[in-house]
Amino acid sequence: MLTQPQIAIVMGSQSDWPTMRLAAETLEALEVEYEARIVSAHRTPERLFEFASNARAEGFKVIIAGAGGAAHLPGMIAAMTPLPVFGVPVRSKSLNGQDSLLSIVQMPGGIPVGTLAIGEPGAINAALIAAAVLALFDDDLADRLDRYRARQTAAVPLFPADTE
Ligand SMILES: Nc1c(C(=O)O)ncn1[C@@H]1O[C@H](COP(=O)(O)O)[C@@H](O)[C@H]1O
Repeated sequence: MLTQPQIAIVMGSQSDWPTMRLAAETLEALEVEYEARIVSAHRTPERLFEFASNARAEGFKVIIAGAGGAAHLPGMIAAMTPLPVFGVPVRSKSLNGQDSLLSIVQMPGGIPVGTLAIGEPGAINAALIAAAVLALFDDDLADRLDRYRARQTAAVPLFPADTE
């Protein structure tokens, strides 16, 4: 039986997918369903309105939004939904993601976006924090998150290897 994913991964452009794919892969590793969509506040404003204003009614619980440059997407989604929104600043060509970070992080008080790190670590952590929200009400997922961390811990060697 197909179930409605509780996490939406949205991004401003196809060009964000190599970064946002890390969020998708992290959710797959945790066996959490997601739906990925391209939505742009600038280029597809009607799609943005449609998505953000219906996200809760569609059954989503958490939204991960990645965008680069003038990254208004996460904040605009947050303006139109009460769901928690986690923003991923995608690395930009001109300013290396500093512009994306500042566009996402500096929200006015009252409309929150939980902002992650620039680029791939941010995409991975957005998935982990979104899964952690769902795990508050899902003990099996909480166990899978524990096992994810245990695997990560076990993979760190005690002694550095010669890389030359
Ligand atoms: N920041 C936004 C928004 C938005 O915030 O709505 N829509 C697209 N973009 C960003 O433009 C960058 C370049 O996009 P292209 O590679 O398509 O030119 C992408 O990182 C995208 O997230």
